Amino acid sequence: MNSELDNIYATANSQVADFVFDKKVAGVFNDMIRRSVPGYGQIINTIGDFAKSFVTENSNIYDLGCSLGSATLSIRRQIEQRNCKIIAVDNSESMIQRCNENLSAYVSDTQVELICGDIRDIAFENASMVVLNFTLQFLPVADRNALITSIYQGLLPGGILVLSEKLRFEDETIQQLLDKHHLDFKRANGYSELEISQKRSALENVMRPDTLTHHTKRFTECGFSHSSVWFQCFNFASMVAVK
Ligand SMILES: C[S@@+](CC[C@H](N)C(=O)[O-])C[C@H]1O[C@@H](n2cnc3c(N)ncnc32)[C@H](O)[C@@H]1O
Ligand SMILES: O=C(O)C(=O)C[C@]1(C(=O)O)C=C[C@@H](O)C=C1
Repeated sequence: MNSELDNIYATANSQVADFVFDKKVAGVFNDMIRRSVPGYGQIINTIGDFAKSFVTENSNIYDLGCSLGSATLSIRRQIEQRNCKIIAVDNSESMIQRCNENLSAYVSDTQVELICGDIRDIAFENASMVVLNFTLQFLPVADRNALITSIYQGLLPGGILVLSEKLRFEDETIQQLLDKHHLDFKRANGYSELEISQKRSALENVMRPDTLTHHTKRFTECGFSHSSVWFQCFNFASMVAVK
């Protein structure tokens, strides 16, 4: 996947603007997310593995907040089930444009419908798999239950939701410990203290992580009777919920 090096926060700004998924971010996003989220590559590959075992023929797969299409590409690489459609949605025009280019670079029998729109407006139907890979944390907290409920209702029996998120911890000692190790991961990937602190300010009002307890409670409240974390590295986790 084509990506420039992320140096968006490398020069000092007197006022750091709120983080947006604009053209500049879309251009460096592959590099940004790999250097910022521990385990991202493994999560993307495993989403493809889950698709292989959970997707059923003649069903829909939703990739919500698809960005450059990494999860969609992983799913498309892995599934052999016939007559499936992937519906990939993002409300950033720049992401959708680049995603379209990335998808066009590979041939596949699985149709992908790319939608530039809000994931809160999607009517889910006939779904065997839904992916929310680091997207729910950007929705207003008040809108999260309605989205997960609507996903649950659109899933077929036995269908799977994969939800990856940055986590927040009630226990301040654990919060600080995992946060420190996440920042060390960013440093080891070449981000400077300035880049780390400016990005942190940019994300402050935009990304609101929930605790694991909150995610688990939400799954139950929205109808899911089976859910678990399948991956965690520091303060980043990926969960599965099965209908
Ligand atoms: C961290 S990125 C997701 C990464 C991507 N899923 C992946 O695996 O590479 C979050 C994405 O969600 C999109 N997004 C945020 N809120 C959205 C909304 N309400 N509707 C649609 N897309 C949204 C952003 O534009 C951004 O591309
Ligand atoms: O928490 C951070 O420091 C991050 O950079 C995380 C995160 C994410 O989880 O989506 C935030 C914004 C970018 O999309 C890439 C990574």
